[in-house]
Amino acid sequence: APTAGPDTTELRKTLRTALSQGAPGAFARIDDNGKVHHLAEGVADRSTKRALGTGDRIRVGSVTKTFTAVVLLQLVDEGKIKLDTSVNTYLPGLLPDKKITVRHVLSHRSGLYDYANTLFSPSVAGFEKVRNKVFTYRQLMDLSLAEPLTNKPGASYAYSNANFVVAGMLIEKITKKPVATAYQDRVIKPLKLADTFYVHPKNTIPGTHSRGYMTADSTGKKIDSTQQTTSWAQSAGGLVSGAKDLNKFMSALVQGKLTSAAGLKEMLKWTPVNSTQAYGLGLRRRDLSCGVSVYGHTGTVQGYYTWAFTSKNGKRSVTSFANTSNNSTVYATVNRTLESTFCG
Ligand SMILES: CC1(C)S[C@@H]2[C@H](NC(=O)CCCC[C@H](NC(=O)C[NH3+])C(=O)[O-])C(=O)N2[C@H]1C(=O)[O-]
Repeated sequence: APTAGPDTTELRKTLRTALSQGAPGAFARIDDNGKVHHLAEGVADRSTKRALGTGDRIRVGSVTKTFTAVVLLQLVDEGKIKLDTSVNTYLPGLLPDKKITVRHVLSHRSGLYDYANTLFSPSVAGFEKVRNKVFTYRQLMDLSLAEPLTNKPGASYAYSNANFVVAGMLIEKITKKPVATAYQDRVIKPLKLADTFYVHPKNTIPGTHSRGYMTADSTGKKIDSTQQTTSWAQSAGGLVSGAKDLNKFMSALVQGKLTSAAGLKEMLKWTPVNSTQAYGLGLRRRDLSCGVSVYGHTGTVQGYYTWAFTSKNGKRSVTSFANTSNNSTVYATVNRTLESTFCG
């Protein structure tokens, strides 16, 4: 059962361990029933040595997928799209199988190949090739559709960025506006998220932000990967945000402030991923050791690891971050911040 409060002593130890394993900086911000805990270790910038703070803006990667899913569920609420209708009804001829529905796409059950697997092997050379590139959605879909479907539509969970590129295409087709406008008008402005921006196709982060340092595959050398368009991700991972905003967003989501109750119910219909994880619509569920389940999303952009999760009632939220990537040891360590936050 959940405990009195977050174990901030253990949390700080975990962040320090991440530094010893190669992260230049790591932080966690917990919003717990109105009380805020700020924990930050290390630097935001390896050359200036500026200390990392929980107020630093960051590239949040696939946490963007939850914002994209919220916009689509709002369009479902407005009767403009149906979850169990074929994607090809709205985007004629886009997908090779008309049996792929909007729900399949939002729950990673479409079978669409994840083009990131092609782009980023090898990791650094792949990143350098695309870091300043601007892709169209069509180009990203061509990369995905160059490979066969990985499973029959709806048959099983297989994570793919391509799904949320399709989601972005659906939003732009239905609203007749760029996704940036949808994020701004439907989420960022209503929640007053001061640190959240969809800057694509710009390759810089506005305001005070952490630099990101991806790790090279073999040498473990750190490469400053801060400057990038993240055009390979866009509606699948292009948002810049901050801990205060992500905690507010995830809490507002589960408290029904962003969609109808019916829409939230759809987001919470789970496809099992493994024994402790499940995926809803643009949303992850993590089942923790103390029997608590938390909802949110993780993000991996070159140089930026993010976790953004909240309790079922949205009263306790945490955003954890490390300014490195391609380092599975750091990833596993910072992943433990969820246990310290929610199991204490
Ligand atoms: C499912 C994930 C983990 S991967 C997916 C998306 N990020 C990407 O697809 C980028 C992957 C390349 C990142 C790069 N890795 C390599 O190049 C490896 N060869 C690195 O670590 O810097 C995101 O964000 N999601 C995470 C998520 O949803 O948590």
